[in-house]
Amino acid sequence: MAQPVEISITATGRKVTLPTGLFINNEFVPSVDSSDVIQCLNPATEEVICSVVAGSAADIDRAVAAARAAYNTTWGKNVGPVERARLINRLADLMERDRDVLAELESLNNGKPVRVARDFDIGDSIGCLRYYAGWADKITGQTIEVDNKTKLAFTRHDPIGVCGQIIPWNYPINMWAWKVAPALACGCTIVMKPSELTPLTALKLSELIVEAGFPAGVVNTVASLGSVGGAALAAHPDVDKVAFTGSTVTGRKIMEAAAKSNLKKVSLELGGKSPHLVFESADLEQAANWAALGILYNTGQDCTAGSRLFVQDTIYDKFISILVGKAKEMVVGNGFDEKVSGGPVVSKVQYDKVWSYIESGKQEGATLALGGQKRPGKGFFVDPTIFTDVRPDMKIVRDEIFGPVLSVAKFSTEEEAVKLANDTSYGLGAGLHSKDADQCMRVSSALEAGTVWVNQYNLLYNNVPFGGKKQSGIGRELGSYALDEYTSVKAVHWNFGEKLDWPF
Ligand SMILES: NC(=O)C1=CN([C@@H]2O[C@H](COP(=O)(O)OP(=O)(O)OC[C@H]3O[C@@H](n4cnc5c(N)ncnc54)[C@H](O)[C@@H]3O)[C@@H](O)[C@H]2O)C=CC1
Ligand code: BAL
Repeated sequence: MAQPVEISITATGRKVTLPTGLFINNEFVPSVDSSDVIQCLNPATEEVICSVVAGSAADIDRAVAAARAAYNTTWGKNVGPVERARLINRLADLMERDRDVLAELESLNNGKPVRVARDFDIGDSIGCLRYYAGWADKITGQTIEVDNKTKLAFTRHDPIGVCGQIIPWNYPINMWAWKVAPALACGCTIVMKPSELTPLTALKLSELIVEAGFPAGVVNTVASLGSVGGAALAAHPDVDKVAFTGSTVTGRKIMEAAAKSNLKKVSLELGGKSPHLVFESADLEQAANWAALGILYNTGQDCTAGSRLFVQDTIYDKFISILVGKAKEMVVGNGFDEKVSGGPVVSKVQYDKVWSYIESGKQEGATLALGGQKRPGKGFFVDPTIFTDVRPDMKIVRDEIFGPVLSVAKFSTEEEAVKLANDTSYGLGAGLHSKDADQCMRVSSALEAGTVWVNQYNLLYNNVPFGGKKQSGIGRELGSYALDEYTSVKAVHWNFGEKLDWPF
């Protein structure tokens, strides 16, 4: 195992050669001590696409050693910022060249529409690489005057070192770019662990790492189970930082492993149960478009999914009727059909989880305004589902479902809306719609979230920071803020004149 396989993409007739090994030191290799494989499925058809090598803890050791050697000999110490920028830009160019094939592979393995993968996920990822390529030679410290005649101090923002990066399955390419781009710009080396559900595009991107000309060991990719490779990375004594996107449960385990091993730096981008508020002055058509996008984009498998909608009582019935109409227009199906805007959920496990929440919503007495019926046939499809008149104690209101399932409740005053919105252990995203600018300002400051969207929802930009409060995470990705996650500040104190009297 570790030989490339040829995949035929039936819908487009394209044949893609895919590496299946572990990518260490710029080569695809078998595991050192395991014959385990990861079987990759197409969630739209439930067919097996191919199998790839499942890395072991020993393989993580080998990848970390490669990343450490590259950090000490090339990337971290001897490759200057201008060259780092050139190579990151070259990688972006190669992604641009291979955009169609990457989009098709992403859709095959994750289920999302090819169109969405190509135009949004990959477009944003190319932008992310270019954005951080621009930062590579602009990472500067400060000069701090201590005593103007004899002493000064300056700071250096050194690369933090070897980074373990553990990414999820909902945006495989995009989360890869969010992690890899700032780390490379700062001079860090990487061991990437893609989700075991969607490793294919991370392996394909590894080929581009070689083609772009990165020195061996700068980026290593180990497909592996979370409980094996992910846990090994989080606990590794020679990893300086771990960056993670995924569930809050796993985020806790990662933090614990970091604390119990070498106290490595940790950044966590975790779950959410994001509130979305619609006030009576809002443009109702627009608010309904954004609310539908907020819960249905990526089939609701989005950490910022606007899964709790609160609507002012004076417009409640009218708004629900507009929203249900919008959600009905969503075309759900196989992502290779260009008309489709919602694919299946990623796996049988996720499908069963989402359906168990839909059943619990019915049992707990929420009103089903849309969806709630299983489709016959193959594929992990869940149609848009809207529950109205929900209560704050219901499981569908409290838990992250990660599917196209919306809970809607009404409020009468602004104060009540904010209280309902903040009644969650999460704090990732929040949205509000209102034409009253004072209200927008008041409510956006009162909402406990790392991102608040006003009169829009779910749009992210590479130059704007992203991350969570409360149990939605620690640290920030994107923007200049992400550079702090991959650098370590060193203060250098410089004496050019003070004599020390002895004894002092
Ligand atoms: N914030 C987000 O973007 C995401 C949230 N989720 C939430 O998590 C739920 C469960 O999905 P999962 O795929 O099971 O999420 P997960 O958090 O377990 O998986 C995310 C990544 O963590 C790795 N991982 C798993 N266990 C690990 C461990 N002990 N140590 C280190 N790494 C580990 C996985 O292999 C994967 O690469 C979803 O239903 C959703 O609610 C899932 C994916 C992304
Ligand atoms: N939409 C931002 C990244 C995430 O869902 O994980």
